Amino acid sequence: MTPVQFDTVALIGIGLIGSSLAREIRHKHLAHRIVISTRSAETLKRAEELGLGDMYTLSAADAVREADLVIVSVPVGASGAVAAVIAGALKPGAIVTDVGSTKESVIAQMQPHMPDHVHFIPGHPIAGTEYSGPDAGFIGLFRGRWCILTPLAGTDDTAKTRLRLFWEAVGSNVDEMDPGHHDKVLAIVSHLPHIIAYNIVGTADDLETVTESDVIKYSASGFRDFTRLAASDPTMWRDICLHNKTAILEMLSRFSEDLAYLQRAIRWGDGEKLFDLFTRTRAIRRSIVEAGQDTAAPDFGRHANDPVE
Ligand SMILES: NC(=O)C1=CN([C@@H]2O[C@H](COP(=O)(O)OP(=O)(O)OC[C@H]3O[C@@H](n4cnc5c(N)ncnc54)[C@H](O)[C@@H]3O)[C@@H](O)[C@H]2O)C=CC1
Ligand SMILES: O=C(O)C(=O)Cc1ccc(O)cc1
Repeated sequence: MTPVQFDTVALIGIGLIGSSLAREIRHKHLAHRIVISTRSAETLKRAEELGLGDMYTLSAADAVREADLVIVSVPVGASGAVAAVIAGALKPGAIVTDVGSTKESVIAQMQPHMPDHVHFIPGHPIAGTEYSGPDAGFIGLFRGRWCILTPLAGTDDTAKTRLRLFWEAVGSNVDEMDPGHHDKVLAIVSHLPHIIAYNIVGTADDLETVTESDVIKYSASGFRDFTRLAASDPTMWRDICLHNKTAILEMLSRFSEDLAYLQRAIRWGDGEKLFDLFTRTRAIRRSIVEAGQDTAAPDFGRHANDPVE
């Protein structure tokens, strides 16, 4: 059994990620006490019904008062507001981290509020699904997935090691990265695919010559894969687009150029160009499968509370 690592963990935000962490912390006995706080009374009530924590409060400041680990799991656009509210209540020596999908913006929003007596270490688990809310979380979400930490210069090594061990205890492999590099990498591997999915599903929906029933009836697995991504939480993805604007626009402009190249090859019947590209991309998929990274959202049919062994 993994030893208890923290006395009190405060989870601010209890959606897919926060509630998966709550379930893991309980399952792996990583803390003596889990305190849960979120913005809406309804979500907090649901977290209590699910038995995700030991204490529940609408006040994020009250939630963090005794905590030696604080994990902020809210849409990235809300990070600054949460940091401002908890700042004055943080316990000396506490580790404050987040799980946000963008890092430069979260750091810019949170760091100015962080008192000198805490260790602020931003993080991002590369694990998720298209579902959201406290019912969506499950044990096993982070297993075999990467968690990227983007520590600031001068971060205390002991605090960093404690956070790394925490993520390893929930099954993740941990890497460290510069926040700017993180945002560029994630723009291409995560943010663009979602934006493309939102776009293609929107285009299909707009087509006047194809009715909605045709789209549903004949949707082949390729289109279905896009609809899964396009079902992701609108607030979360609006915030990611607004908060990783530069990197996303840079990748989108590269993407548009490459799409124009593909369009041109199709127009001029250049089969060789098409074949070469499709051969190159197939090799990438095969190396991802070989590396065991092909199950981004494992088994969606699973019930939220079913333990995964
Ligand atoms: N869903 C996914 O696949 C992944 C999400 N992330 C990141 O994790 C964070 C949380 O995402 P999810 O858990 O999926 O979202 P979610 O929508 O399931 O949950 C968000 C939670 O934050 C709460 N919240 C919103 N605004 C708040 C505020 N101002 N103060 C306090 N609580 C507030 C909501 O009530 C809810 O409990 C986001 O930053 C997202 O970018 C990271 C990896 C994967
Ligand atoms: O559902 C999927 O396929 C995902 O890609 C989940 C996801 C969404 C956002 C992240 O920052 C990390 C992972």
